[in-house]
Amino acid sequence: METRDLQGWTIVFDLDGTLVDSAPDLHAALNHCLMRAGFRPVPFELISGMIGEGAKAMIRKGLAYQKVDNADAAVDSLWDDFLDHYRRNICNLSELYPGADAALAQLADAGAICAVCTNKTQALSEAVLLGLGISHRFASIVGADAVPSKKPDGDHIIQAVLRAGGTTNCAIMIGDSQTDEKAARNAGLPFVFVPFGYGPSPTDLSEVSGICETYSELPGLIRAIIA
Ligand SMILES: O=C(O)COP(=O)(O)O
Ligand SMILES: [Mg+2]
Repeated sequence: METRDLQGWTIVFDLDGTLVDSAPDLHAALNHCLMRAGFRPVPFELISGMIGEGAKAMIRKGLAYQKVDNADAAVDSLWDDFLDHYRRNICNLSELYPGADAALAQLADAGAICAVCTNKTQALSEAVLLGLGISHRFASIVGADAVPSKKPDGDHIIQAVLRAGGTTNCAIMIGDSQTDEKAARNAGLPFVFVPFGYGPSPTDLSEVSGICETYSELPGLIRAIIA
């Protein structure tokens, strides 16, 4: 029989590179707006290093790659083209990481509340999760523009926990990057690193609370952390 041993716990997930392999669609939208503005496309192998601080930061990095002066001003001129393409193609190639949906179902069966804390915008986050059929799994989805200060600010994660109805002394953050690790530390939460995402990896892996190589390990890893 199922036990509800995770009752009262809130599990907060990063989105890009943690729940969803969104790099192919982000890459297509980035190159669409770059090329429409007369710039060169960015090779796919560079895109993972450009994701994690929000789409504007990704566009800025795509411009810096080709040594554009005054990249900040150029980002704003590319933004509408990026949004238009990304919104229309948001789940073309993006996929949940293997086992993510089953792990979310198991966590819910065990009584945990799940939440999303992402540096994507609110509207794009909701669209991706809806498109992939998992938005109902989350009691809160908190995008970068839904808080005064995004990750690595710890308050972004705290807001995701509180808006999900949880408490920060019974919460864990799952993420793929140093931004997530720092945000978890700033919020005072244990951090589980997923190495299959975009990184960059925490500089000292011995300091993270857990490493989740594949989603089938996650419920057990969480139980070990809170035991
Ligand atoms: O889209 C991004 O750059 C960031 O997204 P993440 O915080 O979900 O990793
Ligand atoms: Mg991420």
